[in-house]
Amino acid sequence: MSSLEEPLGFDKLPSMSTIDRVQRFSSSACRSRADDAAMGNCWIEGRSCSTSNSCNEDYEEYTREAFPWKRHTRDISRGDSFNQRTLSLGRNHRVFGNICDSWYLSDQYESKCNDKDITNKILKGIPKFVKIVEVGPRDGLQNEKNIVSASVKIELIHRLVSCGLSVVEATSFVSPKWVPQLADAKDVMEVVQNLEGARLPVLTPNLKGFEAAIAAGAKDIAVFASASESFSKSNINCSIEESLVRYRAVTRAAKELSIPVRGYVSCAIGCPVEGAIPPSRVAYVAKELYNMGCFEISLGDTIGVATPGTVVPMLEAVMAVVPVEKLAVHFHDTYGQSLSNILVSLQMGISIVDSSIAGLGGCPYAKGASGNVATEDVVYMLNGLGVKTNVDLAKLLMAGDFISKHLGRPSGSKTAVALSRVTADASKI
Ligand SMILES: CC(C)(COP(=O)([O-])OP(=O)([O-])OC[C@H]1O[C@@H](n2cnc3c(N)ncnc32)[C@H](O)[C@@H]1OP(=O)([O-])[O-])[C@@H](O)C(=O)NCCC(=O)NCCSC(=O)C[C@@](C)(O)CC(=O)[O-]
Repeated sequence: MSSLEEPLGFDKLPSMSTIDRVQRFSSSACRSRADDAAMGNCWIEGRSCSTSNSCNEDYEEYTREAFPWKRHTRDISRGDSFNQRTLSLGRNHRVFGNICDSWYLSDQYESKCNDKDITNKILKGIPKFVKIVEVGPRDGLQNEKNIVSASVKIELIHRLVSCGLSVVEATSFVSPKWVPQLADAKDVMEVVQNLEGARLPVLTPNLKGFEAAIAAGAKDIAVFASASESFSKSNINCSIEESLVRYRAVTRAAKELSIPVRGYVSCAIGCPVEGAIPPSRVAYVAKELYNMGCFEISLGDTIGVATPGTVVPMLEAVMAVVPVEKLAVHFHDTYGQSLSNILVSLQMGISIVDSSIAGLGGCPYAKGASGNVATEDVVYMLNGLGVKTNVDLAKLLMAGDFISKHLGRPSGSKTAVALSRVTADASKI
């Protein structure tokens, strides 16, 4: 099988029994078809109604009577310029302000669904707070054709921290021959090391990388193993077992300095060479990393082939050996499945999600893999679910705009693109 052409289906996995446990729900009981139509006209197609007062009324009536979520009142003048720009458009454009503020930017929702059973079934397992691990400066920029300067990376890290992100993966202390894009790791780390408000982990593939990271001021590190032998070889030039031996040495050294170590398991669903990866193998590597002292294990769908159907059995296998609160999910969006994969992961109790600003990313050793799920899209979805993140979406949009402009291409975030269209249309009025 060409790993990027076919989805990894149930038939390609070792155990199908867990799939029955995936509950399928419909939210149709919470709103009528007419309401769906109203949503289509007034919400999804925000462009066409952004100047319409009648649409504004429809929208208000719609939110009041039909839609099961209700916004808490909140201070809309928090001082971020994105909000101010959208809201300064005047009374006639109130719907635009409403849409941007209540639907896109707010993190304050309350369920008003009449059928509490359905709401409970759908949202029961979802945590109230999700920690987002921003990987843009590292995973996002490690695969760029044109090398991004250290000063831009530093500015990006500053902007991301100011969004409220509590973890921003800053760079990697890997061989510059293997990943020239991050050859400036020392220059970046030396400047950002004392930034307040966030932890700034860096990837280290061996003791040499660990020592260089510490010398540059890193206070958090991450090690990265793979569940695929082939990928381990192409990514870090050793077998899975050899990598675990190296990482035991790194975690031992880190422990002596009280440095927290995060562990990654890449190819947790599929490998570009081997195809489907058995959940048991992912669980084995995750458990080894956990046992050697990694405080958190991130399960990476490195090439972005996961669907909820493959995520569930993988997570179930890993959750049997590592506590769920220690697990993070890390999805690349090659097939546009990331948000559904994250949703099903949350329903299984995961409360840590990796993502990358503007959907940047890709692994140099995983051909065809696309960017990570965009942080803006994850925050937008979590806001809609009423899950707290403490991340300011308006500021994220500006950070995404900054790096996208620098790279000279549109953002990979659907949320950012949709909102920039709304803003552009509104500014013509
Ligand atoms: C692991 C190695 C170093 C082995 O590479 P190697 O060639 O086998 O290493 P070596 O020990 O034979 O050393 C070769 C040269 O590299 C140097 N070297 C050795 N170590 C370091 C170091 N730490 N920092 C700087 N230099 C280093 C070493 O000093 C030597 O230099 P020379 O004598 O030739 O001048 C190499 O394969 C490597 O750097 N690989 C990293 C590749 C990488 O960063 N890939 C992307 C990571 S993304 C990922 O894994 C997935 C993830 C985490 O994002 C999750 C997901 O998306 O799913």
